[in-house]
Amino acid sequence: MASSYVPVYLGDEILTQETRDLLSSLPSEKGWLVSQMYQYEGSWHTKAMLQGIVNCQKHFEANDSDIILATIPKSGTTWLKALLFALIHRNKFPVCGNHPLLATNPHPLVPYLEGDYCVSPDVNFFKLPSPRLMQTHLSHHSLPVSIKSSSCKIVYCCRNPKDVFVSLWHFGKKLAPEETTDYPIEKAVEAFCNGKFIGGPFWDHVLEYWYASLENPNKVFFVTYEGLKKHTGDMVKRMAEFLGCGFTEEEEVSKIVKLCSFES
Ligand SMILES: Nc1ncnc2c1ncn2[C@@H]1O[C@H](COP(=O)(O)OS(=O)(=O)O)[C@@H](OP(=O)(O)O)[C@H]1O
Repeated sequence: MASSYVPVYLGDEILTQETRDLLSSLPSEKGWLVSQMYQYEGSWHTKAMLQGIVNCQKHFEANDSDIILATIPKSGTTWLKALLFALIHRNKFPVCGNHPLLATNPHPLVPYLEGDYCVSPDVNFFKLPSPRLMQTHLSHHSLPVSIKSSSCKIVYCCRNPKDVFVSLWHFGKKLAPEETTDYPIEKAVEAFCNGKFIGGPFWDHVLEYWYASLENPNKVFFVTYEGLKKHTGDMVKRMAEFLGCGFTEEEEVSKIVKLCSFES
């Protein structure tokens, strides 16, 4: 199943001794969709994700030209991956019949920072076409230092939490049926509202990026899934301007919107 949610289920064998020691010091709870989750820097994660986060915080070095897509799971990650990939590489990959997005799911085209770091600290992002586009579900305060200190740009997408919950609920039932059987929807809503789900709490995640975008609008672009749905072309143009690759022709925008639509 293509999703940025998949690495959360990797097994204990990937854990270093350092991460095992860290885990033993963290608050932990039985989670919704996962058997056990751990609270690290205020957010809830599985053991595997924690390994990825620790590696990523230690080893990832951002370039000034990097673009980071940040979301809470189920907020439009896949769609934004496609739109941003098509947008920033439109000179290299003009929209036509052999565009990479017509043959490949957006997830492998845009690496998942802490997800890729789950299995090894030696992730090689240098093979990516420039500018490098990467995705994260990390909270703003948990981002690797170089993302905040460099001139790289962050695009954050927020979605109505009711829809995030419903999306996660249906997805979870398919991905982890054995973890959800003893979890009635009422209990899951309660866990979600209390911030106790992988990547949560919801509002802390959204508000940190919202305030960062107000503080530094040249660094963080804040978009909503609903705004993107309603005014896709306009929002794509605004993202292009923010990323320093503004459009000259109307035609190109609608081609990209169509390429990244469900229909395509
Ligand atoms: N192209 C396009 N256009 C509009 N909407 C899209 C698109 N691709 C994915 N989606 C919807 O995004 C929801 C999944 O969210 P994510 O991509 O963030 O999921 S994940 O975190 O990567 O697992 C999920 O929402 P729900 O349908 O409500 O579950 C997808 O339908």
